[in-house]
Order: sequence, then C-alpha cells, then structure tokens
Amino acid sequence: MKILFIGMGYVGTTMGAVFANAGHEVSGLDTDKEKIASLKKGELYFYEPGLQEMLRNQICHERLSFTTDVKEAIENHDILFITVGTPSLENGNADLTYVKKVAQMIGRYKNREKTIVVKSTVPIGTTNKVKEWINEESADLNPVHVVMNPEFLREGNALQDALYPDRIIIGSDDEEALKAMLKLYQSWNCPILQTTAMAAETIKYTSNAFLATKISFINEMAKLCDTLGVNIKDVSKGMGLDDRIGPHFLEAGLGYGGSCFPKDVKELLGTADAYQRPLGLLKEVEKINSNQSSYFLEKVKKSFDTLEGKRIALFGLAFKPHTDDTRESVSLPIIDQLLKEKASVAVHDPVVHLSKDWINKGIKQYSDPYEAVKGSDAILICTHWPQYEELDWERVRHLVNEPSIFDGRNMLDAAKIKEFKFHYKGIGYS
Ligand SMILES: NC(=O)c1ccc[n+]([C@@H]2O[C@H](COP(=O)([O-])OP(=O)(O)OC[C@H]3O[C@@H](n4cnc5c(N)ncnc54)[C@H](O)[C@@H]3O)[C@@H](O)[C@H]2O)c1
Ligand SMILES: O=c1ccn([C@@H]2O[C@H](COP(=O)(O)OP(=O)(O)O[C@H]3O[C@H](CO)[C@@H](O)[C@H](O)[C@H]3O)[C@@H](O)[C@H]2O)c(=O)[nH]1
Repeated sequence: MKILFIGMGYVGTTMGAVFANAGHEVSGLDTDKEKIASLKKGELYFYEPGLQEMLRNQICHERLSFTTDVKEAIENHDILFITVGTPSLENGNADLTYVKKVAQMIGRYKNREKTIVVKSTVPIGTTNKVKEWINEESADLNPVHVVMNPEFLREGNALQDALYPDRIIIGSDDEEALKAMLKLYQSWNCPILQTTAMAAETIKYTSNAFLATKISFINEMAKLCDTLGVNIKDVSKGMGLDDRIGPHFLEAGLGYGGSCFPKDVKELLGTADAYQRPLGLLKEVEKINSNQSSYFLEKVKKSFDTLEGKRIALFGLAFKPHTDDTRESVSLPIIDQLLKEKASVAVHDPVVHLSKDWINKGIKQYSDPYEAVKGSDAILICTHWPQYEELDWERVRHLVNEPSIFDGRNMLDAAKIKEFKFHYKGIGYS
C-alpha cells in the first residue's frame, strides 16, 4: 500500500520507517525543509537507537522517500497518517493548530477517496472535527474516511515499541476506515481493539495518565521511605512481584518529563474541567511531579551551608536515557535553580548538546564525564543513562573536591558506591 506520513518528527519518522520495513511504499512529508533534506540523505536528525539503520535500509530499497511538496504528496496517496505535534498551549490545552492546518491542507488537495489516520495525540472529540475541517476546505465530493489510531511508542525504545506493540487501537464509526486499518496492520501480531474515535482518543490520554499516576504514587511513597529509612527500591520490587500491580513504572526519582506525560496530563485535566468532571487524583499526580525536583534540591542544599560558589557536576540532560530529547526534561529547571543559587554547573550527557542559550548562561558542557566531575563539590544524576553505572567510581572519587552524590534516578548501587567513600543520597534510597 502507498502511505503518506504528514509530520516527520519522532513518531512520523519511526512509523514511516516501520511501515516501509513491513513492505509498504511510504512517503514522509514535512514543512521543515532542513529535516526533509537531512532525512533524504538518510541522516536521522534526532537520536533514536536503531532507527538510522532502518531508515537507510528502507531508502536503499526505495520503499521510503521524503518530500516537502504538499500538493503532490496529498494527491498521490490514499492513506494519510497525521503525525504532527500537539504541544501544550499556555493554558495547558493541546494546541491543535498543526492538526487543523494539515486537515485543511488535505481538504484543499483532496482529489479522490482517502483514508485519514489521526496518529497525533489529540483531545477527545478532535478526530470527528478533523473530518469536518477536511470537508469544509474540500471541493472534491469523494468520501473521506477518518480513523483515530493512537501511538504508544516510547522514545529511546521507539523501534521495538513500533515493531512489537502491546496493542493497536483503531477508533472510528466508518466501516471503510476500519477495514483499511485492519488490512494495514494485518501482519502485526498483537491484539487489535476496534472502538469509536472518542474512545480511542480517551484510551491514549488515560494510558499516559495512569502511567504518570504510577510514577507519582511511587515518588510519594519514596518520600515516606526517606522519613522511615526504608529502601524504596525494595518496596517497588516487592510490589511489582504482584501480577496485578506489575513491575513497570515504579521507579522512584525525579519524576516524569518528556514531550508526552506532562502535556497529556494537562490536556486531560483541562478536558475534564471543561465537562465539570474535575480529576482530583490526576491534579495531585501533577502536583507531586512538579514538586519532585524541589524535594531533590532540598536534599542537596541541606548538605551545604550555601550553594554559592559550589561546583556542581550534573549528569544527564535528556528527559530519559537513549534519547536526545530535552522537552520537559527536569535537568533544565534544576540547572536554572542551581544558577540562581550561584553555583557553577558542569554538565555531561552522552548525546545531548546544550544549546547556545545555556552555554551563554555560563554552563560548561563536557564530553568526558571524568572531566565534568573534576573539582566538583557534588554530583547530581538526573538521567538514568546506563553509562553512569559503568563509570570508574574510584577514579571519580579522586577527581572530585567533595565526595557527594545525589542520585535523582536511584540508579547506582548505594552499598557499592559507599565503598568508594562517597556520601550517597537517592530518593527514598541511600
Ligand atoms: N514523541 C513520542 O514519543 C510520541 C509517542 C506517541 C505519541 N506522540 C504524539 O504524536 C504526535 C507527534 O509527536 P512527535 O514527538 O513526533 O512530534 P515532533 O514535534 O517531533 O514532530 C512533529 C513534526 O510535524 C511537522 N509539521 C508541523 N506542521 C506540519 C504541517 N503542516 N505539515 C507537515 N509537517 C508538519 C514538524 O515540522 C515536525 O517535524 C504528538 O501528538 C505526540 O503527542 C508522540
Ligand atoms: O518508573 C518510571 C518510568 C518512567 N519515569 C519517567 O517518566 C518519563 C516518561 O518515560 P517513558 O514513558 O519511558 O517515555 P516517553 O517516551 O515519554 O513515553 C510515554 O509517552 C509516549 C507519548 O505519549 C507514549 O507513547 C508512551 O507509551 C509513554 O510511555 C521519563 O521522564 C522517565 O524518566 C519514571 O520517573 N519512573
């Protein structure tokens, strides 16, 4: 089948490559000329393990191509996936500008019957509006079939998640759209749930909200564990052994960031408020999450009379390991706060390069973690990059000024690290 992906970001590029890999002829459209120029050369402009190889392979097999030609792309394809961003507006609602523009573009250039797949995460009720936006703009009288097909991939694990998803959700009351989706996904070996577009949209938001709730729950318990002197890692492990609870998303630490959980939690809260069904539990989840970095910094501050003049080495800028994405990464507000307290900050991240704005604020970035820690008074771990577990901590001990580690991801083995005479503090774990 010939498929068009509109929006070559994390989702569009990954899913485009994966559908090409499954034997379809895929084209990727984006209005950003630089991104398309880079993708055409087989160069992935963001970091995602394994994707670059698949991208090049599919380009070589002529199953994957890229374009900025909106008219031609829309005219020549019958299945169009919308994968543009839906970031938060100031008020927390999802910004539908990009989705609406794409729908209008489709309407303008629609020349025959088409199936439109909404893959972007959109507020409940949007998929039905997409159909209206297309029809309002279209002079073509052939039918348009619209279906909601939320995406559940995680950055850093995107290929595995896209190739082997736990489930596929397809939501529409349009029989033709459902038929097209079942055909498209016929080679995928996982449960497929058919439902309404609104239920599909709701499933996406409630899934993210539930995972965010698990994280805030365990973080709240981690604070209690700090007070009680109980190890939260043992608590998570013990809880997770119960099949009904499961081991996932019970890692206590600095809380959730990224381009999805914060914005999707906000949007769901806004929708519920708009329908006068406020979600008290989820409000608390958000509040716990936004207080988590202050809780962590309080621990750091308690160890010093003042942070003024102290040299802090901060490990990890990405919002999670195996990605270069810093959207809503907790590391950035932490750096800001450290600067406000007049500390000097040296950072390391295996893949993220700090933007000029940050460098201009006086942050020093090092490509070698051992350089970053030289003369530091504290090491703050903000991203769970496995590389940090592998460091020669004995060597680190000899490079630092003060042997203090604040582990915002509880990723090091406290007992082992203390053997090197470090003072070690995690969250609910020390
Ligand atoms: N990133 C994830 O891990 C993830 C996972 C599941 C779902 N989602 C959802 O998928 C959607 C896309 O997320 P993303 O992270 O891939 O976004 P992104 O910001 O990485 O990419 C969006 C792309 O759309 C392009 N674009 C904007 N307007 C366009 C237009 N009119 N025509 C063509 N291209 C246009 C932008 O240039 C950009 O390249 C969001 O709704 C997000 O919530 C994201
Ligand atoms: O036990 C845990 C698990 C995760 N996190 C944090 O939670 C955030 C999100 O992590 P993760 O869910 O792995 O990454 P995302 O790429 O944001 O993926 C989420 O958001 C996507 C966009 O909607 C969905 O598609 C995915 O299913 C959903 O997991 C990160 O800051 C993690 O550090 C924790 O603090 N503790």
